[in-house]
Amino acid sequence: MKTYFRLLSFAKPIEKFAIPYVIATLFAIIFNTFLFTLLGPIMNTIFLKPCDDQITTVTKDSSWNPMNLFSQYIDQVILTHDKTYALQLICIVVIFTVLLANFFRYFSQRYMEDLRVHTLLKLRKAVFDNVMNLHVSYFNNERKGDIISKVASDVQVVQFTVTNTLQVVFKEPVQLIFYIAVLVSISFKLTIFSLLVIPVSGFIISKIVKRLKQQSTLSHESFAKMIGFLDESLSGIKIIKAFNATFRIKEKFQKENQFYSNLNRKMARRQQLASPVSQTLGVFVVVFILLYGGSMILSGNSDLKAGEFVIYLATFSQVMLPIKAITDSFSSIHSGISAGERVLDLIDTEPALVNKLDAKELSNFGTAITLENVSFNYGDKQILKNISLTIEKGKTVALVGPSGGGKSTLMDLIPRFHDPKSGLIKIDGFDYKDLTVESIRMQMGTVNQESFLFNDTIQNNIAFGKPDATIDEVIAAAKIANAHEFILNTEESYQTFVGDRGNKLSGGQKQRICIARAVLANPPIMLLDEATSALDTESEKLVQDALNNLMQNRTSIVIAHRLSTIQQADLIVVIDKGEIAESGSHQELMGKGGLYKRLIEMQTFND
Ligand SMILES: Nc1ncnc2c1ncn2[C@@H]1O[C@H](COP(=O)(O)OP(=O)(O)OP(=O)(O)O)[C@@H](O)[C@H]1O
Repeated sequence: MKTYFRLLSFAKPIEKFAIPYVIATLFAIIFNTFLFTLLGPIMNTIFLKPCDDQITTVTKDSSWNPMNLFSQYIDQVILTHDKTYALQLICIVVIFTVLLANFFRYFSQRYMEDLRVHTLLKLRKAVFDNVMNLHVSYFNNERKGDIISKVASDVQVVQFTVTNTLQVVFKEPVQLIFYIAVLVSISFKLTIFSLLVIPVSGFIISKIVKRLKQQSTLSHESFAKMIGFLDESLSGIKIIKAFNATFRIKEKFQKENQFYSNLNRKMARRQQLASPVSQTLGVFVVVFILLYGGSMILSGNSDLKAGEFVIYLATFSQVMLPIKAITDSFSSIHSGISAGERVLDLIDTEPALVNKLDAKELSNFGTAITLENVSFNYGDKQILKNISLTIEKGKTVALVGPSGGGKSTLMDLIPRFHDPKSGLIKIDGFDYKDLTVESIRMQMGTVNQESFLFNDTIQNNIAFGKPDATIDEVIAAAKIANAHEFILNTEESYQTFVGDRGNKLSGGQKQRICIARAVLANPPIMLLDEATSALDTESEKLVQDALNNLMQNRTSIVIAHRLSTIQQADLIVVIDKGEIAESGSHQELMGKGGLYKRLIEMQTFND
């Protein structure tokens, strides 16, 4: 129930939709119920003989009952005019009632739809906003599918079931009360017996749907796994094909698909059982009413008249509709609540890294970034140990060392993607934790191995960090990044779409666009994760020149895979097993004859 109300709070301001909905629904119910009661006068007008005493004298009923009042009015009309005239009058009333009932029904559905769309809009926004605020380490492949399925599918399930139940909770009970009032006004005794069906079917159905919630949670999780797997398979399609692994991948997907389908089948069976059970019970009761009420009329020892009995049966057949709607929504709410819990779980996940309340803005980069005894863990595994390092303004610092030593992890600490486990990171003497993370990142630009591009035009990709840049600024940046020439040769020049993740461009082209993006943003500190080794010689030279242009007059921190490219660096830091093994200039380190020298020799030998 708590989850339900939390989800409902996304419908705020609910009264904007709820009040007109309630009014329209009430009128729709009133006219709808009235329509059934018109059956009585129709029956009497057509079937009773003119000499029937009911019509020769009009019995005055002082009750408020509109059904009786209308019947009396029709009797009056039959007396003063004739039956044909009365029938025509009833038909006009039927038409108007149907029109009004449908008019209000349409509006009630319209307001409910508005509420549904509004809730969905707010819920999706809340989920996506929070996902974007989460810390970088939250995201891994396993979670990606989960997040996608929560935003795409669970939110849909939630909004449907939540608003649907809301509709059912108000409309159907009120409609039920109106129908019951009509039934009671015709025969109290018969109604008491016949309505016993409600608690009985309620009990049976609650037994049937008991396990649904647990199954729904499993089903949402399984769907998330499938989405994650699909995403991974599409991203890695070339590798899958190259390794002839399509069969294995298909099998793996099919296994999850099978599990998901079986679970859904089981759930649907339960869910669908609820409705026929309540309907069958309802039919049993109708048969009972027919037998019991019918024999009372036939034996002549009942006040019940044939016309009233027909209204009674017609109305009772309608009673089953709200009951069915209530049971249906009762059996599907479990799926909605379990999807809701998953969505709320994502909304409630707190980012591990938030600005302090009194965090200051760093306006520019003045002197240096310093790391003091910094250690970092992934879970229990220590990755960096007691790193102390000063990166002075205007200098180029290169991080080198064996694979897995911790270079990328150290680089991730600089834009504060993670906080260290212990030790301090300072910029211009300010502790990172006393500054807003946005103002720290504002001073930095990144070019990394991944060369991530958005599925947009080349111009928009270059202008990503400065969306209001003019085309001339974009071109100037592209020129510095050695990208202008090849961009002009693409189909639509700067307006060419680069495809999903930039897959219409070559590796070197993607990198140069990323460099142009960093040039245009023009931050004082540049973080480079070089990947020139993946490129051919010509492309490598173009990218390397572009990087050199980018590093000019800036503070740069470079992860170098090609040691030949960083020999001019002001400081080379060798990182091995999470520690600084040695540091200094190229000459100093070569003179020491330590790990750096061995790495250089190994690379020269390989080359
Ligand atoms: N998200 C993560 N969760 C757990 N461990 C991680 C994660 N990322 C990296 N590691 C571990 O941290 C260690 C350092 O990795 P890192 O990527 O920083 O090394 P590197 O020096 O940059 O390596 P390379 O030169 O091969 O890119 C490795 O042992 C790696 O397994």
